[in-house]
Amino acid sequence: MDHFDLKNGSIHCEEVPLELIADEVGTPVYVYSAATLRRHARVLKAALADLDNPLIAYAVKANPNPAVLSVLAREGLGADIVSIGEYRAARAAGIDPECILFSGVGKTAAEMAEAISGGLKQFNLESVEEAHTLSIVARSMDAIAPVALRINPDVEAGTHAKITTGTSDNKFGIPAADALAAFRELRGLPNLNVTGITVHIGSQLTSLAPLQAAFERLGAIIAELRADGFELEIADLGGGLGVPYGAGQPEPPTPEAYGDMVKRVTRDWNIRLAFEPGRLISGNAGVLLTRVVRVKPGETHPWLIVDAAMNDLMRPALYDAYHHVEAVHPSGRRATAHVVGPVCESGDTFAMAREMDEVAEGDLIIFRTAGAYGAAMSSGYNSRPLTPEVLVDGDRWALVRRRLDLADAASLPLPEWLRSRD
Ligand SMILES: Cc1ncc(COP(=O)(O)O)c(C=O)c1O
Ligand SMILES: N[C@@H](CCCC[NH3+])C(=O)O
Repeated sequence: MDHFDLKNGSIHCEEVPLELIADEVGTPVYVYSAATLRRHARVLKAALADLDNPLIAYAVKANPNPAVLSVLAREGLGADIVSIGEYRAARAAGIDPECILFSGVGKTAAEMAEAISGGLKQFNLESVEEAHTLSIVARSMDAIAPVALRINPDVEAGTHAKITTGTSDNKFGIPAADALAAFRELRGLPNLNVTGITVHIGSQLTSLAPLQAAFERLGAIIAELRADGFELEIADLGGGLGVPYGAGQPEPPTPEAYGDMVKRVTRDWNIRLAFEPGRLISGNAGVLLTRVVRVKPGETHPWLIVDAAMNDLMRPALYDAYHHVEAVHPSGRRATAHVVGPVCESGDTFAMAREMDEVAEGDLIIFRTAGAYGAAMSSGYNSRPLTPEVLVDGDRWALVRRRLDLADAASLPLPEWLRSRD
């Protein structure tokens, strides 16, 4: 249940009619359900409940909206972050630094220093070279940095190539065969405390088999490291579990099935487990609400031109991703249309030849499952403002990020030499 349901003939988010939000905030606008965020956090916590003190670190990159982070912080979730901006957002939302994992292949020395002084659970390192930099930074601060090393298990995740992260063609982690040598090198570096190991093979995974293969590989490496004297405290199993995007799309395994598989595979590991779910928590907690600007006749089907575009929701243009389309006031009639935005690229296409609710100029529609990697990936392309965001909680709602015109926000007065014409 995602709390975006038909009530009295129109789609509501929890108790609030989407039409009301469109009228007051304008479109396009992202709308998030606090109840759905809480429900997803609780379902995952329940699926992992038999584990000993699991750390669930929400992948902030999926949706870093401060209101979303605040709801999740209150559910007791930690944060998996990949930049100092995400670190600050997580801390500002009240997330305990002891529940923050710092991932990413390109952490800078400045980012490392700020995270060390602010506090965190561990750095998830992606290379031995990165460990050398962190060691120098920690030493200069007279601090000890807790670190885990990310293993690349070379497992095909069966998802879109651009969001696969665990094969030897990807930039992430170190090859499994090099793990022991890499851990030994880390052990020799000053001011690092080697506490963990991590793996993450990709996003929107719809089968458990590649995850299980990756975890089994990790288990073998943990045994090898322990035999070599490493005392590991944390095995971080990453994120990646897919969500249902709707009709005809592959159905992902349930969190319960995922939890059962994890418990089976890690039964004898005797280690604290961490998880980095992003999409699973926020994906189906949000929709993109947009209005039909114009209906233009087409050769095969009409072009439905909406006021959202690829800059607001990039996933269809970038990954050919499917987002379910629905009218906010469905008439009951169905039609087939191409749904596109106003941006000057043919890639600005949300759906081709989609059978959907029949709509006309001025009508509101939603793209579902837009709560993860929607607003987070938006841009100001075509001098379009960044999309506003609204959080609904029961019958209350609030604008939690205003529409932002990047041209206004970032522009500076022209330099004198450019103003004088000759
Ligand atoms: C290191 C890491 N952890 C967690 C995630 C979150 O992934 P997802 O949103 O698929 O759960 C990602 C993104 O793929 C990631 O790169
Ligand atoms: N941005 C991707 C997911 C990437 C996950 C980050 N490693 C998407 O929209 O599906």
